[in-house]
Amino acid sequence: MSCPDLKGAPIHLENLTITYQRHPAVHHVTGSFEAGSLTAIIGPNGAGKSTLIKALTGNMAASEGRIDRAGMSASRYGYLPQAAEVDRSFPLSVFDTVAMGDWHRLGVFGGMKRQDVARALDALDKVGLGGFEQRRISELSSGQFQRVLFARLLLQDAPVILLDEPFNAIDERTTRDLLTLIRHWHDHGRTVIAVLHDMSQVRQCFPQTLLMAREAIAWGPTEEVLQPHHLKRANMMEESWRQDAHACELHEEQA
Ligand SMILES: Nc1ncnc2c1ncn2[C@@H]1O[C@H](COP(=O)(O)OP(=O)(O)OP(=O)(O)O)[C@@H](O)[C@H]1O
Repeated sequence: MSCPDLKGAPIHLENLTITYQRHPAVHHVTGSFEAGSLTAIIGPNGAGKSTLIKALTGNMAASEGRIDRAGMSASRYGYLPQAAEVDRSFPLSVFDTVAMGDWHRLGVFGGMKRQDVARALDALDKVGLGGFEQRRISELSSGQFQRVLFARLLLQDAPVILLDEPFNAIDERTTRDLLTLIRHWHDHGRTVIAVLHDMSQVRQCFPQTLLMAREAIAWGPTEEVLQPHHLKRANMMEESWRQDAHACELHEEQA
């Protein structure tokens, strides 16, 4: 599969806190995703994983601390949201959905030339959906639609790729194919970050892991992060969360 080497950018989080109505979902997280790294973000439900991904895309502002993207705009990042967040009722074809991955290169009003169309068709071929280009996205199965979103990411050719639960409700074969694409991005130097729940996938395919339970419980090589004492601590923190927890007193907690 051809894919030009493109150096991924590093991302540094400095004391990052993100809140909803002053309640922290991500709390004082500091650490780095190195350029070209492949990282799984794991943690219990409500741990702040999706919130962190949204902050990395630039869609949520930090309440405290910062994200240093090493001079790269978040608009250059490729992003695959959770399937439930994507509205498929819009009457778009598979081809148009994939072609959107090229808008940063072509511009909003830029027409597609023959070679641009060929690139979009090639991306569809690579995810096993050659021949589906005229289908409406509302007529696809979940797995087929996930493949379309991966094709869009292929076309976008982003140096940093953020995936939020990319294999949720996806069959084994599709998961295997999409994991191959992720490995391919990693082999070609992209920075790839994926929210995952399947620990065997994390162990097998992701060299780095960030374990979250609102705070970063552990962040580093996967086998070190997945130590039982870290996982236990993440689960204990989850159990201690209360819906009526006090709003975040950021400055006091920093002391
Ligand atoms: N739009 C919102 N408004 C208010 N609170 C929110 C909102 N979105 C998420 N939260 C809260 O922020 C916390 C973190 O949510 P987030 O979706 O980031 O968790 P997650 O780790 O991705 O969970 P899951 O594994 O269940 O997808 C949760 O307590 C959640 O209830």
